[in-house]
Amino acid sequence: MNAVLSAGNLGLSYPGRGLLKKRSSRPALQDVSLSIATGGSIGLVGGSGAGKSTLLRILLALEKPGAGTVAFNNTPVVPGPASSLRWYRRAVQYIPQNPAASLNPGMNVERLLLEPLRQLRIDGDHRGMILNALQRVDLDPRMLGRRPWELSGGQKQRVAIARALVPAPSILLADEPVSGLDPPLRNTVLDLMEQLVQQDGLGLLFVSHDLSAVARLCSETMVLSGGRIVEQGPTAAVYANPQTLEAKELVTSAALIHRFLPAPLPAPRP
Ligand SMILES: Nc1ncnc2c1ncn2[C@@H]1O[C@H](COP(=O)(O)OP(=O)(O)OP(=O)(O)O)[C@@H](O)[C@H]1O
Repeated sequence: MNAVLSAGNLGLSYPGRGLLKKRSSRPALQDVSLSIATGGSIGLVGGSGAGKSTLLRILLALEKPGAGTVAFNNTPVVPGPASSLRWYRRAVQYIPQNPAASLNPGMNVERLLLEPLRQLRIDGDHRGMILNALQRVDLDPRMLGRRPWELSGGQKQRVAIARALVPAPSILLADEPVSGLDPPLRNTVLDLMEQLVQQDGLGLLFVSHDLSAVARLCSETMVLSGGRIVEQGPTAAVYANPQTLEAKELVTSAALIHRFLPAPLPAPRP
């Protein structure tokens, strides 16, 4: 089924501190609108303090916007008690930065994957749902009895992504999921996400400083600066011909980083 997560004219100002509280309050987000549909992928890029995390918190219904609305399939999404948001958490899942680090070391893989089903009160064949999520991230069911420390880095990342997939969401919100990962792990996560969008038809909002990851995964890119969307469009067009200073700076710094990265080693001879 097609699903759409949409945000309209979002705004939020955090209160300032001290005596000049009111005067020093600064907008973290202004007039931000976006729409993420199943099968689509949007990269959200922006420098530090641009408002990316604030936007994600609002989209996850963890923070109430000062202005604007969030809706899923036209149903308003409003922060509130966990019980009022279960329907939304089933549909829209979150992949945090370094997802493997968020795995509870006291739980084995089966328990880790069962937890979201219990918390979201999802009935049915839990074992089947868990096996299906494992299969989607290409993990062997023999891993179910293992705890996080008995897994490789790549397997942990896969479990963490399977945990987001087990409630069968239609949209994923990912917050810098590849930052700080070494190149093989980064590729593992990017391959998986690519497959989830292109083969499984999930919708993806991919927040990242890593423009090459965004170029690989996202058909559309939005540039956030000072809480506003200053540029948006097909990723290739934004990268090839950035129109704003902010987008130009991001593209130039990404190009510089890539120029200084060592060239990949040649493949070993068979
Ligand atoms: N809880 C808060 N209280 C006050 N100001 C905040 C709070 N959270 C964020 N801000 C401010 O809001 C603005 C946007 O912050 P946000 O964390 O959304 O940016 P970001 O793009 O995610 O940055 P980064 O890439 O560094 O994580 C910044 O100016 C930040 O200082």
